[in-house]
Amino acid sequence: MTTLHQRVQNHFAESIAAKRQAADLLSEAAAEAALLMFRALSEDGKILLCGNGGSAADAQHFAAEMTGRFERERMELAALALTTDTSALTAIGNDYGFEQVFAKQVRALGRTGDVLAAISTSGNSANVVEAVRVAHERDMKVVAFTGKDGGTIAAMLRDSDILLNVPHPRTARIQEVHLLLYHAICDCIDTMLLEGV
Ligand SMILES: O=C(CO)[C@@H](O)[C@H](O)[C@H](O)[C@H](O)COP(=O)(O)O
Ligand SMILES: [Zn+2]
Repeated sequence: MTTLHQRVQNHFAESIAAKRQAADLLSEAAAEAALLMFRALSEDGKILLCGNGGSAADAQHFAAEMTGRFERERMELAALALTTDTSALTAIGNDYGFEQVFAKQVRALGRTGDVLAAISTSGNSANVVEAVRVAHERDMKVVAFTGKDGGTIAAMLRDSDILLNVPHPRTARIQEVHLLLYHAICDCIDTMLLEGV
């Protein structure tokens, strides 16, 4: 029987392997995502983020690093997680259904030139799929953080959007790679802001 210690070590080994694979597969797309977000922020746009469960936490984590800071002091950056307003989430969920909780906020707050960061490890959460649909309706670009085969979200992206798909079967591993990706994106945005690279 695998001991608990071995189980923990297996988690580390699997996570390291998933990150190694992602470094080859996704570094270029992550740099492009940083550039796309930097350009939007430079032109007075904002980043809206959405996701469920662990990905809701990721949406909030990334937004906090934009409005507060990542590692270096710099100006505040406009980002908002659509997962935090319990009045909006309960009213929209109750009145229109849970699929609409992000989409209606995107329709209300999203403008052309803004970016939607859509986070879903399956790529199939209906409320995130709807948010992407409305972002397109609003002429917003989308950076999709997905996993497995990318699901419905990967299939609906436009050429001007960016897909960061982690082709791993396990949700936890996908989330861990998403975290690394958006920290790298934060660093790239800071570098462009502070060093003009
Ligand atoms: O964090 C975890 C599992 O690690 C869960 O809370 C997970 O985020 C939830 O089951 C989500 O509802 C999954 O949605 P999605 O990533 O497929 O869009
Ligand atoms: Zn989790």
